[in-house]
Amino acid sequence: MAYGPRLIQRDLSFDVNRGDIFVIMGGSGCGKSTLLKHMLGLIQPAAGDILYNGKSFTRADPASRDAMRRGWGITYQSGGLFSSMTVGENVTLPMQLYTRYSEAEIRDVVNYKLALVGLAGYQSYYPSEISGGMRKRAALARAIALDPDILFFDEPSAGLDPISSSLLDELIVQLKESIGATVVMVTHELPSIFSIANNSVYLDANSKTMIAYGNPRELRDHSDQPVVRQFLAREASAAAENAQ
Ligand SMILES: Nc1ncnc2c1ncn2[C@@H]1O[C@H](COP(=O)(O)OP(=O)(O)OP(=O)(O)O)[C@@H](O)[C@H]1O
Repeated sequence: MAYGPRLIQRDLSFDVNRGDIFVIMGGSGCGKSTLLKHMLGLIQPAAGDILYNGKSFTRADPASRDAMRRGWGITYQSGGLFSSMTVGENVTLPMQLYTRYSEAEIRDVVNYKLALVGLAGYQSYYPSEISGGMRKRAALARAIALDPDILFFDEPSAGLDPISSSLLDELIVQLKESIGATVVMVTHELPSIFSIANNSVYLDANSKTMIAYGNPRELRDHSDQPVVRQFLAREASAAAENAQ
């Protein structure tokens, strides 16, 4: 991955398995968001390929790329709701764009998805009229509108207090189970990493490559890379400090 001549990461090779909650980890500026953007096809890799279900995404023609994208739900750090539209209209949008559902069908799906994220009855509110945590959940309802196979998140709990953030984590797990999706997320939040992720990759800014790959709990205890163990042990040391 590179921006012009500037190399960000090289020699990345990992699999995300169906049903994983997969976390992209690493220190600030190592290239986590850049990796997510590559996986979403927003940036082309300088070299190499990204495969979905064994098929090249990077080299696919535009129509095949669009078809692959249909199966994805994406939520960005800011939530990315359209502020001039109500919550209900935001969730309606992907169905208007990509399906031939009738108005009544769309209304049913909107009600159902909002109920799944705990926002039943908030259809007619504007994003500015609800809390930050609710906006994230509304964005999640929009991301799952088309029953995606893969849900991508960039820092889902950024800007939330710890309780809202852990509720969002629980919601991600519940949704993943109810719609059977695979989850790929960038996060700094250790509670999220340990409570919900079963697989991960750690990008290192110094060596500009991945230095760990696997279950984060196992990496915390057994990684042969001290920097990875330290990164993942931060939570334990913060908890010990709080207890003093
Ligand atoms: N559009 C861009 N053009 C040039 N360089 C960029 C661009 N976007 C990001 N970078 C650089 O690439 C590197 C990786 O950025 P990226 O945002 O992917 O890191 P990150 O790990 O997600 O960081 P953080 O955890 O701080 O959000 C940084 O040094 C950043 O300055």
